[in-house]
Amino acid sequence: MVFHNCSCKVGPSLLACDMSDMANEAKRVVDAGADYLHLDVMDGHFVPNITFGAPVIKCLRRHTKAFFDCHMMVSKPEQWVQDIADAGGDQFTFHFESTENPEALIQQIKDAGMKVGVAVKPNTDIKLIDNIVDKCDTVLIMTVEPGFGGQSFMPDMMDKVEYLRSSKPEMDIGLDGGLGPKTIDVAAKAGANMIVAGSAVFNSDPREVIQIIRDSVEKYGNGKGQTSA
Ligand SMILES: O=C(CO)[C@@H](O)[C@H](O)COP(=O)(O)O
Repeated sequence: MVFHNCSCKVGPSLLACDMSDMANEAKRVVDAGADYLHLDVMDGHFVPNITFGAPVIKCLRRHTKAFFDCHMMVSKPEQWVQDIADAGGDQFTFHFESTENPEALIQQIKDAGMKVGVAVKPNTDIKLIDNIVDKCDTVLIMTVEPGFGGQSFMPDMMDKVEYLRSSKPEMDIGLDGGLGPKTIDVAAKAGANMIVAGSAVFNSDPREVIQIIRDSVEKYGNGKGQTSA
């Protein structure tokens, strides 16, 4: 177990909320202690599902000041950078697999005034992002195949977290997919500190679940929850 210097950040994924009432659902989880909101943008091409894009994010922005991490599961991320920035996105998390020129995309995102996240699918070797990771604010390691909520957590992905964490004690390392009270300890011990959770938060008591996640990351991840003997 390697301790890191990052605070725990819990980002409920609105994919699991009642999307007909997204503004109130966002408020519900922010009031319950969420640190940010994870917005899953899917285009039906990069992943076999369609959700929403900049127009919906723009409407949601009128109802909350929460940090928006826009997880872009789209084939042409370059096409949407300015629209997401204009809609109120704070972070643009692109998939490494979705672009031929990650360096140019990272610069485009920064020029648009957003933070940069890079996401990797389960079958992507984490070493492939070695030469861009320092240009990004966060890495998002997928612990399910992107496209749908409610799937089972893939513990094998913890090798990727440990690999990154061993050289990056200050970096926000996120996990996405199947996270909740049953899986958070494994994730926290590996060194993840940004936790995306959809079903676990929205299908239960959000405050309680967010607190369980935070306690685990603080106990196993940054040592803040450790009591001295
Ligand atoms: O990006 C995705 C799915 O592609 C995730 O954000 C899921 O929405 C997480 O949902 P749960 O696994 O927590 O239900």
